[in-house]
Parts: sequence; structure tokens; C-alpha cells
Amino acid sequence: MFSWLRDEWVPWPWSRRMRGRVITRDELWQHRWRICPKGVGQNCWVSIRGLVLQLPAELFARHPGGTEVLRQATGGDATEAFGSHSAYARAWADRYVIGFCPEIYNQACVARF
Ligand code: HEM
Repeated sequence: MFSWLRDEWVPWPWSRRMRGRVITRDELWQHRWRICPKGVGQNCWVSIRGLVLQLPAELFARHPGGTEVLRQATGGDATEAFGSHSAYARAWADRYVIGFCPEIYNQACVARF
């Protein structure tokens, strides 16, 4: 799959599988931290390479980079911020994928090359 694409274009080359549904940029933005109805970690989403991740309370509690950076990233594209994360971090993040946002993918990956 995706063998004709450059590595940088592939949404999640290390992902075990693409899963979830297509999510719009607007819907992603609805899940930014400040309007999460139940507080931190209940329903916050972030996008990395177009994939949309739902960040659970467990991640906010245990993230080595702290909660503030995560909070600020919710509702939008964190491709660049996540870029230098380790394979361990990628495998960890992979558990939280709930869908894919083509708009963010096009902007964060394809449009850059
Ligand atoms: C989405 C799931 C995420 C997971 C599972 C995750 C996991 C981790 C892990 C394991 C580390 C330790 C260093 C490493 O192994 O790479 C780390 C460090 C860090 N993360 Fe994340 N991270 C996530 C998202 C983010 C986001 C969205 C941001 C910023 C917007 C961020 C910012 C940072 C920072 C600033 C550090 C500290 C780097 C350092 O030690 O110099 N992370 N993260």
C-alpha cells in the first residue's frame, strides 16, 4: 500500500492499520481542549499526518513533554511537533487513532513537497 508515495507523504507509515472514519477539519476543531465538555482527556483530538487521534486522560497524565503542549495542540495539526518523537512514542500514539482528515493531510504532508 502507498508504495508509490514518498515516505513523508504517507499518513502513518508505521501504523499497523488505517482505521476509523473520515473527519473534517471543523469536526477536529470542535474537539480542541477548551470546549471539551468533561475536561482534560475526555474528548480531545489532535491530527498527526492527517490521522486523527483521540487523546485519553492517561496520555495527559503520563506524557513526558507535559500536558500544556498537548492541550495547545488539540483541535489542530501537530504533525511538526510530533515529528521528532521516538518509535516508542509513535507506537504509543498509534493506539489512539480514530480516523483520518484529508484536509489536514493535504496541508501537512502533500502540499509541503
Ligand atoms: C499524540 C500522542 C503523543 C504521544 C504518545 C507522545 C509521547 C511522547 C513520548 C514517549 C515522549 C518522550 C520522548 C520520545 O520518546 O520521543 C514525548 C516527549 C515530548 N512530546 Fe510527546 N507525545 C504525543 C504527542 C505530542 C504532541 C501533540 C506534542 C506537541 C504538540 C508533544 C510534545 C512533546 C514534547 C515537547 C516532548 C519533550 C521532548 C523532549 O524530551 O525534549 N507530544 N512525547
